[in-house]
Amino acid sequence: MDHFLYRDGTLHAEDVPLSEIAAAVGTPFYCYSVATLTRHFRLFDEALAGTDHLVCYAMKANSNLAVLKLMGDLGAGIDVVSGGEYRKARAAGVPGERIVFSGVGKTREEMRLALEGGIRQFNVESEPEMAALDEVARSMGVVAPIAVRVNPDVDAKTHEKIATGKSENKFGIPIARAREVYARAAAMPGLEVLGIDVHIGSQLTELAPFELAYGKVAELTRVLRADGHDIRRLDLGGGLGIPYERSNSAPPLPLEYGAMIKRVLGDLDVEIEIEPGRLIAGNAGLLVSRVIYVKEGEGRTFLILDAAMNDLVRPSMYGAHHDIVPLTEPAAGTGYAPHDVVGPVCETGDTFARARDLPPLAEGDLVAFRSAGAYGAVMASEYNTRPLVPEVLVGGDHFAVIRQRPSFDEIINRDTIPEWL
Ligand SMILES: Cc1ncc(COP(=O)(O)O)c(C=O)c1O
Ligand SMILES: N[C@@H](CCCC[NH3+])C(=O)O
Repeated sequence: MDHFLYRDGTLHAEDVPLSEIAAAVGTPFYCYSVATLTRHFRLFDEALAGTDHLVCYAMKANSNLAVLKLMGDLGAGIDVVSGGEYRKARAAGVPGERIVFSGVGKTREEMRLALEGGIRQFNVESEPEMAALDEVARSMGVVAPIAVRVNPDVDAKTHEKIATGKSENKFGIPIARAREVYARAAAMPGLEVLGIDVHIGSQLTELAPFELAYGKVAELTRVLRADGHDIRRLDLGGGLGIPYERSNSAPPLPLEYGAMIKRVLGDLDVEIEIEPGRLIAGNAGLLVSRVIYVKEGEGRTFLILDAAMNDLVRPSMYGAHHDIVPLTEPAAGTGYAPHDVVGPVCETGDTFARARDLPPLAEGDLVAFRSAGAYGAVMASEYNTRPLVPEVLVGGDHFAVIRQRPSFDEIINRDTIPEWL
């Protein structure tokens, strides 16, 4: 459930008509709902009720400072994957002891940054990374808390570009080598081994792959404990999918996911972390855009919008589906017709949907892409020198611009022409 509903014939974000925001900030823009973000965080938190747990929001999904502040205030931890994300999480007020640092390519500089500022744990993904972290920690006279990310070789049954738990993927250490790697880690004085980490992919729509991976992690916990390691924390990653098409059979709910975790971990006395991103932010956001032209092509109608692949890349990158709805609610009995929905960028790949059934739309009309709160604004670029679009946060009957559209002067002045040219 989200908080974007038609009321009085027009689409609202909570209590604010989206057309009012469009008039104030121009189009395109991203819009997020405080109520939906809050609800989604709580669904996970409540799904793990009765366990010692921390829901670490994967900020790569949506890293706006205001969203991070909201998550931090709700008590979330944050999963970061770069020094930039670490700095942003701290700037939003999230304490270091609630930040976990994931990623296959942490640099020594990023390790130093997190060790200086405070960190809950590093999720270490390789032996060279382990050696580097040991060296950095010792040079600073501190000990780095770590979990080792294991690759369980499980098919996540998702898009191949976002599956991470198969042996051919770059992530984690092969689970079969875990005992040897943990023994090495335990011998490094700069490291404190406290847990195991796993993350098998994103937009998973079934529980079975999670269950398989978590079962392997539970088993490994017993083995490593028997080897003498104090495994007291399991980071189970993120990845629970969302319904992008309202007609689809819905993916499992956080409550079912939490129940599965409790069942699989059974009586293991262990602290649980999860790292959901998409499910918290995805359906908490829309991208609002205006129709520039309706163009009749050969046997098809093109709806040319002012949003493009640089603003929302998921359709052209993964062939992803986003529901597209008009801001003005179609009257009952309105006829729908197929449209190819495209942006102004000079690539045929700048296509959001082909032959999508939509009600009649005209120049100047507003439409919204649903489910755009995760991996939307964060993956945007300024390709074709199109400014990054504003982000707006709605809470009840008020809204605020939480990221401004840059001016063309700002964009132009970011480049410099060398004197010698
Ligand atoms: C390590 C890690 N944790 C968490 C996530 C968040 O995944 P999702 O947004 O699918 O919940 C990702 C992205 O897949 C990830 O790579
Ligand atoms: N960017 C991807 C998800 C990547 C998940 C990263 N761990 C998407 O839009 O679906």
